[in-house]
Amino acid sequence: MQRSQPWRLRTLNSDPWSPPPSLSESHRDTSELDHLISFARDRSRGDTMGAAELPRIDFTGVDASAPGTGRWDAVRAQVTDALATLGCFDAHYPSLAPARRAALFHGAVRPLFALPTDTKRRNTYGPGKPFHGYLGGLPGLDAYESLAIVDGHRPDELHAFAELMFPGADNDAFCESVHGTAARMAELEGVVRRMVMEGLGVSSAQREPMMWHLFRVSEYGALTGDEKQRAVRYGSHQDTNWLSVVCQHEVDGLEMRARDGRWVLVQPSPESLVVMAGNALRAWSNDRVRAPFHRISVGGVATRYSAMLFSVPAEPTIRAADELVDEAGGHPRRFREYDYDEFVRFCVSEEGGRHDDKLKAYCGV
Ligand SMILES: O=C(O)CCC(=O)C(=O)O
Ligand SMILES: [Fe+2]
Repeated sequence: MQRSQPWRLRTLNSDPWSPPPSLSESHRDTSELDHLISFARDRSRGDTMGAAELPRIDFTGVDASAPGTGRWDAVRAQVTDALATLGCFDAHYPSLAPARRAALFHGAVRPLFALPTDTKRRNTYGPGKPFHGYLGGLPGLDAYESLAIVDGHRPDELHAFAELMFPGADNDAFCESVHGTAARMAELEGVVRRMVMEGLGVSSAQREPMMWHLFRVSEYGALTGDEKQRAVRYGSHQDTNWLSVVCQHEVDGLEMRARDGRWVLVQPSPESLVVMAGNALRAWSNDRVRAPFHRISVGGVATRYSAMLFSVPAEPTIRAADELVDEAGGHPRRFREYDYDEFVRFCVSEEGGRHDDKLKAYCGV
């Protein structure tokens, strides 16, 4: 059901699914806001499981610059299978050494969140892109803050961001700390994106759209003070973008919803990254790839930090790859083509809030 939304924020190149934004001054609409808050607080489903049950895929022997060599084909089969059955997996990516991850969180992420709020608010890409930069002080998202860099895995973008946060300082060490991890997350994203395309048998002539990337870091301040009592801090959702790579550090929180509705807590290890598909990849794959529901729950006294890299289609129209629509072969078209930004607006609208499977509701055939 494609219809125009009353909430008309114009966001070319919208974010992937992001924390509910506080609406900009000119777009304050209380019913919309109420809906966003209840979205953030969704605590409705299932029990948290204690064990990591995600498939673990080892990328040792996969060379991002030499597709098809080494263990590429074997890993590609595992990646395609995991994305088709669950929509996510836990990647062991050896080039992201634990020391690099520690440098990101201790050398860059913690100092960033320690900055005064007014400084963090400078992280904005303008009123037309409300989800791209700093988020904080949002109703329903207590003690949650987030900063985001468009194409933050690229040195130039990173330096511009660092200069905004720490003007006049020598930011080389900071940039190196972020780049060491963000560039490897982007590398992994590129490998997985290519593998799933090949794994589904889509030729290079039918390549997926060009992507841009958003690198986001988040802080979830401790709220419950009780290790056993977890609170859902960021409600159940599917990402709207192509692929998301999530890097957790020391404190867990990411929960994936299994097919039977149970929540599976992903325990962070110093080597692993969680890779998951969003609804844009699901639509392009004609529903062969799943877009998993996930949420963040945190307990205890420790502050949780995470870093995420989202790939987002640069072209506005999302459509299934021709090769993946095959009426006779049991794969009829599942979704009409749609506008990425319009779908993001649908997701945060009251109407969208009534549907669990928002893509199906929006453009399902
Ligand atoms: O903080 C995290 O680990 C993930 C948050 C998330 O799911 C998102 O930003 O879409
Ligand atoms: Fe997400």
